[in-house]
Amino acid sequence: MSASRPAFPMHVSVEEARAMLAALLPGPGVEAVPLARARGRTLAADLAARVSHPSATESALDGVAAREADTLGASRDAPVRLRVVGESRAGVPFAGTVGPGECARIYTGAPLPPGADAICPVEKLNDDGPEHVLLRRPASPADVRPEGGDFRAGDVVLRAGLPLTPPRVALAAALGHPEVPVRRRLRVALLSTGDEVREPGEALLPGQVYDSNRHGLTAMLEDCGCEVLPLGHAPDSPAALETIISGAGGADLLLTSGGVSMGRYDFLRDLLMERGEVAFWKVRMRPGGPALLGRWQGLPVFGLPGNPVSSLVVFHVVVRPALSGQPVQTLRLPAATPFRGLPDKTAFWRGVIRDGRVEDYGPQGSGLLRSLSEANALVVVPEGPGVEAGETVDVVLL
Ligand SMILES: Nc1nc2c(c(=O)[nH]1)N[C@H]1C(S)=C(S)[C@@H](COP(=O)(O)OP(=O)(O)OC[C@H]3O[C@@H](n4cnc5c(N)ncnc54)[C@H](O)[C@@H]3O)O[C@H]1N2
Ligand code: MOO
Repeated sequence: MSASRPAFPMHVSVEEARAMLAALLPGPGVEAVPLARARGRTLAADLAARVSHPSATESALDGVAAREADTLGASRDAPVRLRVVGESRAGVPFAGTVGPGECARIYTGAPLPPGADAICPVEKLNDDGPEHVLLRRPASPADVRPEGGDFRAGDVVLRAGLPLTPPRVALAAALGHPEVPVRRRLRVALLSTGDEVREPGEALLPGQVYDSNRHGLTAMLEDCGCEVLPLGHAPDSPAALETIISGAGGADLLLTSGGVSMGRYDFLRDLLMERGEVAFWKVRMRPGGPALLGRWQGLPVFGLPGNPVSSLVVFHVVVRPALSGQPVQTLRLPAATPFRGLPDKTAFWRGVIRDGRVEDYGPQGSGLLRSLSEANALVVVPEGPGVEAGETVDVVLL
């Protein structure tokens, strides 16, 4: 690493880090996907209904369709007798008309025959011979579903930018779209670095560690809708690292973990500083201070620190919002315990939300991966003296 004054910003704020990463990422592209692959994607254009729903005025119940006026006053003691003139089934409507004193048998979702304006459910009537029924309750217009009562052909029902949750996938189908335009997923190449890193299941020698970063980051990337290109693991060798990262072409971003701090074997840092480009090094945050942003042969590279908590926290509060375009979701909660402040860094302390307040989780070491599973929140303490119990703090949910 060069000892001369760096030609790039150092110690940027969390907000600057986010914005600088977002600025290096490509703009949103659009692709069409079939509904079977639409879940979790983000809609890229407004979707209008191609049909009305319901497509016809129809019954909400199994029963008979009748004229409400004929049935007013019907009761158990004074049932109203109607003549059955036909049947309307979903998909097979009654061809005739329901006249005064008449009704048609009808089933849920079947078109209401002309002349009828109300429904009496089957539980509230009895057959009276083969051609008549006795209604013990008036037929009700409330059980008629009007054509287009849900949406009408041409209505814009789903807006660009909405995440396609399972109910919205169903709605897109009901609107008549076999495929939907969605934002292209960003392709993120993922690489762990360090001679000591091993795959879970392999034997572990003293000083070695299982690659929790790769698996945690893969899950986080998939969770925010990215396509992951797994590059595996690079040993502490500049030549091997260079070969591997030069093979990440086609990705929108290379995300690495490890090798960005002050150590002699932090080769990713050296490679970008000496032969690539660096956009910033170090963020005013803890954990995660050593994070680095740069480019290698035009490909944006975000170097997460190797410490497991640091890498996942930086991903959560810097990388994820830049990739997804969605701000970090925070809550304002009262602090149940004091939280230490740092003079020149925003702290993201692990906390536990209990009974509407947030308390200090306790041990805050960046190697304590277990804490990220036992804590359920990151308490954001701005640069400065810290927070007293009873004060209100910003909390990021984990
Ligand atoms: N003299 C200084 N030393 C350190 C500083 C500093 O400012 N001055 N910063 C510390 C901070 S803060 C962090 S965070 C770490 C980050 O270091 P690196 O990004 O260079 O990461 P490594 O040294 O490669 O590894 C650190 C730690 O994490 C473990 N690790 C690495 N990769 C993985 C993985 N894929 N899965 C699980 N664990 C991993 C590695 O074994 C080390 O224990 O630097 C501090 N040092
Ligand atoms: O990010 Mo480092 O892990 O602050 O300790």
